[in-house]
Amino acid sequence: MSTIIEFKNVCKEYKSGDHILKAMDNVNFTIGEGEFVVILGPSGAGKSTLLNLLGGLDSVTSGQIIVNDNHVESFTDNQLTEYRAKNVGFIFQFYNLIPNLTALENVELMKDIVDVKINGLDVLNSVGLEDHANQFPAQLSGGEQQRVSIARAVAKQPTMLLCDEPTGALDSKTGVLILNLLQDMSNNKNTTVVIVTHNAILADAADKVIRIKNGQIESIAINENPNKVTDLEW
Ligand SMILES: Nc1ncnc2c1ncn2[C@@H]1O[C@H](COP(=O)(O)OP(=O)(O)OP(=O)(O)O)[C@@H](O)[C@H]1O
Repeated sequence: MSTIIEFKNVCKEYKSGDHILKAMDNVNFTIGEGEFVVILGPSGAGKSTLLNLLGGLDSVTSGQIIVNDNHVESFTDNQLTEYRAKNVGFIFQFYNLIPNLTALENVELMKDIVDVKINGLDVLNSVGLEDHANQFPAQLSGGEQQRVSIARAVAKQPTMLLCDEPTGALDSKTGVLILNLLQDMSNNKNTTVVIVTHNAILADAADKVIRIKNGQIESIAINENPNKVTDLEW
């Protein structure tokens, strides 16, 4: 498996008054193309910071982030915008749907951003929402809105999907449906999937598990035989 992502001595500091908080403290790891990676760690460990740096939403204080041989840490703002648009699908706890577009329109919007051939209804079907295609976000529950945002990220067919607690608002059955979809994207479409979660059970389904604590890598484990998401005991 070829390396697609590399963090080299990455540090991210936040200043508040005289105090400097090291949210990322000399972090090193690699992720292979198509890998299904789970990032675990206690609250405040730096998980979201890691995802934001990787997704080009925030910049490093020092160190290097190399994606597909490109140095993301030295991108200009325009290069970052292009990088995010072409390579990254974000699945966050907040949904960011466009309120005056229907579920289907929110998903099909991706066709205007990247050159992909998708059937929006098929993608909505894969997240169990085919019956809600013509509803507006305000007419959907929180979990349904989250699934539309997941469908939109998947429809983009990005090189990597960055997911921050993607199943936070979902019941366990729907959560398994979504995680299974993400594992399938990794296994069958070679999409690199990075999931930040508090749910340690998911570690058994990951190709790689990165544990972080106090902004530092605690351990990196590789699963030679990851379980299927659907076989985990939830
Ligand atoms: N914009 C910011 N300004 C100052 N401090 C920040 C900022 N963003 C994050 N931090 C701090 O950096 C540390 C890491 O935060 P981060 O959100 O990455 O943690 P996390 O592991 O994702 O936590 P959680 O599981 O609670 O979401 C925390 O101490 C947090 O308070």
